[in-house]
Amino acid sequence: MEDTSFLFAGLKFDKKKFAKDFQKFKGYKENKALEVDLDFVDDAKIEAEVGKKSIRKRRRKGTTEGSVEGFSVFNKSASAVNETELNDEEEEKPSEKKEFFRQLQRDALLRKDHKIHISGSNVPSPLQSFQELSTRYGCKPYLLRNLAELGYKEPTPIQRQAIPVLLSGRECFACAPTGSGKTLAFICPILMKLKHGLKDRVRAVVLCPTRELAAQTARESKKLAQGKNFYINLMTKELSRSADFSKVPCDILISTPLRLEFAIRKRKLDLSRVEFLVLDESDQLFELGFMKQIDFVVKACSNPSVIRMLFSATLPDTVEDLARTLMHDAVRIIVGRKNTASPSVKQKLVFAGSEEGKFLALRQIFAESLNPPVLIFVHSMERAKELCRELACTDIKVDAIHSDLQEAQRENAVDNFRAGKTWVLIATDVVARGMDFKGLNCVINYDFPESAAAYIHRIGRAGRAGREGEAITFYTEVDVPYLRNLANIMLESGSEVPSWVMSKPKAKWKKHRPVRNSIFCGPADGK
Ligand SMILES: Nc1ncnc2c1ncn2[C@@H]1O[C@H](COP(=O)(O)OP(=O)(O)OP(=O)(O)O)[C@@H](O)[C@H]1O
Repeated sequence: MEDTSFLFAGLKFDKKKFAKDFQKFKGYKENKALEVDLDFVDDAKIEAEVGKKSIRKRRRKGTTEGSVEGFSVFNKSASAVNETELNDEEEEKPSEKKEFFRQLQRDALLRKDHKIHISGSNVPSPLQSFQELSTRYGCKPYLLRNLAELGYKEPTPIQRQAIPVLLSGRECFACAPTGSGKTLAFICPILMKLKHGLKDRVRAVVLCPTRELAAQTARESKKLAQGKNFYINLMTKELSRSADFSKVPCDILISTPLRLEFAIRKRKLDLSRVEFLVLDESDQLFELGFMKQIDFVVKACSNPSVIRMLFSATLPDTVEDLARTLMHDAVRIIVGRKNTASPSVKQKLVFAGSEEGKFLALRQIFAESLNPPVLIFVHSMERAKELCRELACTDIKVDAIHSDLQEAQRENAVDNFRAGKTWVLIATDVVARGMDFKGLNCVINYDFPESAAAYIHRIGRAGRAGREGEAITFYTEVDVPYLRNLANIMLESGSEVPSWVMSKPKAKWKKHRPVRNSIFCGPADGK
C-alpha cells in the first residue's frame, strides 16, 4: 500500500514537529514487548514498568485533576531510564509519588473490573462515576441532569475510559461490544468541549454508515444536549441539496459519508474549523464502498488540531494499523475481547436443511412463542420483499426494510417497529449496525451472515445495555463450511456449540453470499 495517504491524505502530520512521537509510533511494533496492560500488573510490576518520566511530565503540566496521566506504553523500561530522569525523580516528594502509584493501582483495578484494555502513552484514569465528570472536568450541571433523566446511573466500560481520553484532547480508536453505549462515549465529551454560542461554523462531524443510524445518533445527541442551545443537525437529503451552509448554525453535524461529500462539493460546506471528527462503525466506513468519501471528508476537516476518533464493535487489524500509524498520539481502547459478540445474547444454531426448511422452522418458532419485537435478517432486498410477502399471509404484523425503499418508507418501517406497530421486521444488513431498538428480544438470521463482523453486528441488535437477548441462526448445507468460524464467536461470547461443529475446519469467511433458492415454498401446511 502506498502508505495510507489515500485515506488520511488531508491529515497534516508534521513529522518534524512531532519527530519524537513519530518515532514512538514507528517503533510501536518493536516496542510491543514493553506494552503493559495494567489489567494484569501487580504493585511491583507497576513500580518497575512505569516510565518515571511521566511523573515529571505530569508535575510540569501542573495537572490538577485527580486523575493520573502518566503511564506510557512507549516509555523506556525502568532500567533504561537515564540519569537525568532519575535526578529529576529524586526531587519528587515521597507522598506525591506514593499517591501517584496508588492512583495507578486504582486505575488498574477499575480497568480490570470492567475488562478495559488500553495502550498509548499517558492514558487518563477511567471514570469511577458520572459525578467525576463534574469533579474532574467541570461538567455543567445540565449534562449530569440529562444523564440522570435518561436513567444512566453508571458509565459503561467504554464510557469510563473513552470520555476521559477525549476530554484530555487525545485521539482514540475504540472497540467495545454492541449495545455498550459507544454513542454517549463520543457525544458526551464533544458536548462538554464545545463552547456553545459560536454560530459561524461546523465544529463537530459524526459520520455514520447509514441514514437510520445517523438519524438515531442525532436524536440521542439532542436528548443529551437537552436544555442547552446546541445546534445538532442531521444531514438530510434536502439539507445536503439546498442549504446555504454559511447561514445554517451547526455545532454538531451528523451525516452519512455520501451526503456530506455532496454538501462539501456542491454546497460549499466548510469543514476547515471542525474540532471533532467521529467515524462511527469505523470498520464499515473504511470498506471499499465508502473509502473515497471518507478520504474526502477527512481532508476537508483540515484543522490541524482536529481530534479524530474511531468507534466500532469490530475493529479489524487493518483498520487498527491504519489508525495507529496515522493518528497522532492516539489511545487504543478495547473493552472485553476484540471482535467478539455481546455476551448478553444467547446464541443458537438451527439446521434448516433447505429454503423450505427455513420457512417451516420460522413458522414453528413463531407458533411456539412469538415474543415481539423480532428482527429477521436476510441477505438481499429481493429476499426481504419475498419473505415479507410470505409472512404477510399470516396474522403476524410484519414489515421489511431495505435499500430499495424511499427514505420516508425506511423511516416509517423503523418508527413502526419502534412503536410496536410492527412485530416482525425483515431487514437486510442496512439496519445491522448501530440501530438501537429498545426491548428487541430476538434476532433471527434467516440467511447466514456473510462475514464474522456482519454476524456480530446483526445479533448485537438484541441484548443491549445489559439486557438479555436471543439470536437464532439458520443454516443449510451451503453454510456448513462457515459454521466453525461462527461457532468460535459463539463460544467466546459464552454460548454453547455442538461439539461436532468444533471438529469442522475453519474457512476464510468474507463475503459468503451463495445463490439461494426462492423463499416461496407454497402453503406450509400443505393445504
Ligand atoms: N451509561 C449507560 N447506562 C445505561 N444505559 C446506557 C448507558 N449509555 C448508553 N446506554 C443505552 O445503551 C443502549 C446502547 O447504546 P449505543 O446505541 O450507544 O450502543 P453502541 O455501543 O453504540 O452499540 P452498537 O455497537 O450496536 O452501535 C442505548 O439504548 C443507550 O440508551
